[in-house]
Amino acid sequence: MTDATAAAAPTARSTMTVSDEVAIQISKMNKWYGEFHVLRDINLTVNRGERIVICGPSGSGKSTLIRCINRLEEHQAGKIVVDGTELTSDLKNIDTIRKEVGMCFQHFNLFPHLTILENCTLAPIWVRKTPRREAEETAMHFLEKVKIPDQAHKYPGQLSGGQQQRVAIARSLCMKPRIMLFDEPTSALDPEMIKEVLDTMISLAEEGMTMLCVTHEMGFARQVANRVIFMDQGQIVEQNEPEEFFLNPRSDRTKLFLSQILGH
Ligand SMILES: Nc1ncnc2c1ncn2[C@@H]1O[C@H](COP(=O)(O)OP(=O)(O)OP(=O)(O)O)[C@@H](O)[C@H]1O
Repeated sequence: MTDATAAAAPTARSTMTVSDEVAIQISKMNKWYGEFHVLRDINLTVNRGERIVICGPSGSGKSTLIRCINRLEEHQAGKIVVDGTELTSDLKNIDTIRKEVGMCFQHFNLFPHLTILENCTLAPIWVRKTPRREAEETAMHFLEKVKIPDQAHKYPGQLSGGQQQRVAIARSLCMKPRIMLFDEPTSALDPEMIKEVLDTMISLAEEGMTMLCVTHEMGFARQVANRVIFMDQGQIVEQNEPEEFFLNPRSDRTKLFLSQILGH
């Protein structure tokens, strides 16, 4: 466990609930990049309010899986249903999916020439047709939530990496998603900034947000996740509650991975 996550939220897990309602259902999903079979028979059900951490070696397909869920990548076989809406190759339901699912990447992808407030209001105003004043009020609400309302009129280049990542999270929240996907949100940050981003994610989890996080922050997984998934070579090899996952990994591949990242 990193120091950052150890200090983050000792009681976070106990305050969160998971419902029986299904948020994401993936069945027999396969994806190829050309000849390369990158995702193999993925089956995964995510209930509303679940917080899932996906880990695994580099190149195992974690990002690709996350990106298939909000249709940044297309799967070629099987089924992905998000909030009852199936992802289809004709992109018919893409607006619904994008409305339901927010995403936060390793690199913050903020527009450098727009202020923080403008970054947060751009999509609500132009995609959702939200009146500007309402979009700005919503943006300020979420900037307060990520604890940087005082930075609203600055430009991304004037903020630290940790602050920029919190803006990226606030920007996603402005679209009022019901599910948040995180793809290594802390891996581009200096160690002292990791905790502030993890704290933001923890507070989202405490409010019941359904979350899928690709992360190497195993401390975060232990404290916040209610399920940890281990992927290798395009497959879900093992999944379990964090305690069981870390104490009693079943497959040799999981054991090897954990010994490499936890150093025992
Ligand atoms: N657009 C692409 N075209 C071809 N191959 C790709 C593409 N994107 C990813 N890959 C390959 O697919 C495999 C899985 O990549 P992916 O980024 O999903 O892995 P990952 O588990 O997230 O890795 P990391 O932890 O290093 O980010 C890798 O072998 C990668 O080289």
